[in-house]
Amino acid sequence: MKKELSVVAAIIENHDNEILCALRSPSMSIPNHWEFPGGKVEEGENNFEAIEREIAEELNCVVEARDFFFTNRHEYESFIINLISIKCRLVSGNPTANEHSKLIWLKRENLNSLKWAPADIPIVDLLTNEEV
Ligand SMILES: Nc1nc2c([nH]c(=O)n2[C@H]2C[C@H](O)[C@@H](COP(=O)(O)OP(=O)(O)OP(=O)(O)O)O2)c(=O)[nH]1
Repeated sequence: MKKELSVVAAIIENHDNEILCALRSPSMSIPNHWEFPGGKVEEGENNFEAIEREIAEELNCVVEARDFFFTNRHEYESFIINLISIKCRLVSGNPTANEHSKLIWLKRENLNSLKWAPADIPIVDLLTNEEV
């Protein structure tokens, strides 16, 4: 049976209504695909705690988890992912790529131009069509 993982992913928006997109590096799993920064939920923490921890570790900045956006269950070849996207507010610091190859801010209408990790596509589609 395939392993099932819970992964939290941050939707962080700046004052120009642009959304932070992160490029997975060649050495990461699902390499060279774009994602919302985040990672696996660890034992004993809730989803909001997990995303705040992952962002501090990965991007050297502080976010506050605000609202659940959408959870997408996706079956990859070797595992099943429950990708929990969470709207987050940037509290302090500037997101910096520690592990990712690149970070960019994109307007909703341009999100579709990137090559996203397959599990992210329904979330990207919802964001693209979201009223701001
Ligand atoms: N963080 C994140 N991971 C995603 C997204 N979409 C997607 O398919 N994934 C996959 C990639 C990985 O297989 C898994 C998350 O693993 P990760 O490597 O980012 O998490 P982590 O920091 O906890 O990992 P690790 O170093 O402990 O192995 O979920 C996404 O939008 N954000």
